[in-house]
Amino acid sequence: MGRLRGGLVVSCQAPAGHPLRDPEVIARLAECAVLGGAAGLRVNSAADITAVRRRTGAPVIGLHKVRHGHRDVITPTAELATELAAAGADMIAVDLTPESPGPGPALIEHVHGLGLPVMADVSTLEEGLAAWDAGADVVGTTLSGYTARQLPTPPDPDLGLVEALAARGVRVAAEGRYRTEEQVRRAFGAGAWAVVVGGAITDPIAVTRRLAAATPR
Ligand SMILES: CC(=O)N[C@H](C=O)[C@@H](O)[C@H](O)[C@H](O)COP(=O)(O)O
Repeated sequence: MGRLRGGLVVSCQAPAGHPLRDPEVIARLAECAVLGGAAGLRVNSAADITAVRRRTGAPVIGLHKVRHGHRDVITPTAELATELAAAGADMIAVDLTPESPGPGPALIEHVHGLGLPVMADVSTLEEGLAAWDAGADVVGTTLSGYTARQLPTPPDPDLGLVEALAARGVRVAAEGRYRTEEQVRRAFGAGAWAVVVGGAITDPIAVTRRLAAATPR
């Protein structure tokens, strides 16, 4: 876990229907991220983790998204966590918002029982503090802006949540909508332990869309 401290974690994911949705492609994205200096990776599904593991020994935060209600929730069951561990994840991310149908803090215990640390993905300060008190090893701001009552999702990252969690002594991973070097620096300035960046690196559709929006046609 210490290998992630102070580093950039690259989230290598592609949703169903995305042209990059293929474990080997995800593994190649992961390899590019490591060559570019990523301290770690965040990878969805046991199949993708297995493929990534064949290409790099960089630490992997594993998760498994499951559709539930209006969004995907993150690793809602102990069985899924066990599969991620078997595929080679070094840390497991779980959704600790009230929107997840999962068993909440019992999942933390389960993952610890597998011998792995837990990243608790949360959307608010209260959820983050509760997850930390329940034994989460890292709290991610991952879900801020995505729960039903926070929609529509704001365009920028929730640096305020990073700062508030860090100020209370929580080991915090800043995640969600980081797109620029300045935002990454500000997250560390706010006390982040690590910063996770996904789409700004691994989704060429989103990157193209942003730059295309700046053209006059
Ligand atoms: C809300 C949710 O389900 N977030 C997911 C969590 O694993 C991923 O879809 C995001 O890509 C990841 O959090 C990184 O964020 P961004 O791509 O904005 O840098």
